[in-house]
Amino acid sequence: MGNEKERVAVIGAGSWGTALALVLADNGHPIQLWTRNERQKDEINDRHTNEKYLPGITLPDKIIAINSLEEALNGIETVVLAVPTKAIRETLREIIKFQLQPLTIVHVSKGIEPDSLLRISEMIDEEMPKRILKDIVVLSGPSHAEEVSLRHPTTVAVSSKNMEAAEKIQDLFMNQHFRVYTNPDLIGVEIGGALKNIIALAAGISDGLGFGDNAKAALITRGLAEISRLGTKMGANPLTFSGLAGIGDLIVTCTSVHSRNWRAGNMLGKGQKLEDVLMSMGMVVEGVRTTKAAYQLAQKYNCKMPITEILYQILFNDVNAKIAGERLMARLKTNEMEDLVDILSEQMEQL
Ligand SMILES: NC(=O)C1=CN([C@@H]2O[C@H](COP(=O)(O)OP(=O)(O)OC[C@H]3O[C@@H](n4cnc5c(N)ncnc54)[C@H](OP(=O)(O)O)[C@@H]3O)[C@@H](O)[C@H]2O)C=CC1
Ligand SMILES: O=C(CO)COP(=O)(O)O
Repeated sequence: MGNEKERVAVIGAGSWGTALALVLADNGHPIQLWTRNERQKDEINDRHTNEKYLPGITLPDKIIAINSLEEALNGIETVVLAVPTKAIRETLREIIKFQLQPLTIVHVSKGIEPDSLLRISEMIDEEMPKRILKDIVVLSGPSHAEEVSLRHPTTVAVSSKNMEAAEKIQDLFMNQHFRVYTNPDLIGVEIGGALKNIIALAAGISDGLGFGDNAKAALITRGLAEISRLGTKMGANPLTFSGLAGIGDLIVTCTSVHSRNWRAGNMLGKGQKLEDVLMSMGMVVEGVRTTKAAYQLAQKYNCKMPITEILYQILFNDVNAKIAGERLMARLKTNEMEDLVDILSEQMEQL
């Protein structure tokens, strides 16, 4: 009895929820995996596969799929929330209808809400009554579900306002294939994960236009500069952007064919329309909505974000991708170290 591992609920049986359920099941945890799709529930329970989201992967018996949210949360203290950013509020509004003990919510989504400009932990804080919210932990980093489910070596960071809770989640997920670091910078970890999707869309467009590795390296490097610039203004530690949730995730998303953001960008670069691209993906492309949020944040914080701004024009104002790229290159000359000065002066102000 004493050796029984904690049961964990994973809410959302898309690629990431299912891959993380698999990591936890490998660690011996019985998993209550909630899906709103009846057919998918049967497929996971009867055939131990999730063909739409993780084709070819056999899921451990410890993962039980459940359609009822109430049942999935029964007796649970730790909830992994793995739905797209857009679905976070409505999912939480369903969750709080039930009789629950105080929950630790581990959110694994990568986005910022347009208009409210809230990070996901702030949205959770807003939606969850204090009596049923113990802690919020974010888990983020370079981690494509497709590779995690093959048990390929992967590293991520966890953060929380309560670092004891982050350490507990580190222990919950950590194993020989999945290495988890703690990072006390909650804002930086959330911002890094959300904003890299914008740069990945741009990198995909660049590849779709037929540009090469020079352009990709430029986007990654200057993308990191603008992520760090905005993130620091929002209160993040700039060092986080040199870590897993920063450059780590930026590299993997800009260079991997697994990335939905890169793939969507690639189709846009080849001339397809945004709505057609999103229809054909069948999975969430977080970077589109986050571009809108980051564009608004750049205005709010008076922060230069040329890649984000040009991507916004491509996505929402129908500016041709090739012309947009030319505009990006033709901006006024500048000094590469300008960012460093901006970031350092921001840090001085925060001291
Ligand atoms: N895939 C990856 O490798 C990684 C993804 N992430 C992040 O994880 C989050 C989830 O992504 P991912 O799993 O890949 O996305 P997918 O598109 O693969 O799956 C989304 C899941 O959320 C469900 N869902 C969608 N809308 C709603 C809704 N309104 N209410 C309830 N459930 C809903 C879907 O259900 P249904 O099938 O019924 O539509 C599906 O189970 C994103 O923020 C992403 O950035 C982070 C790291 C890695
Ligand atoms: O965040 C991810 C990898 O770390 C997944 O990126 P995509 O959403 O672009 O597939």
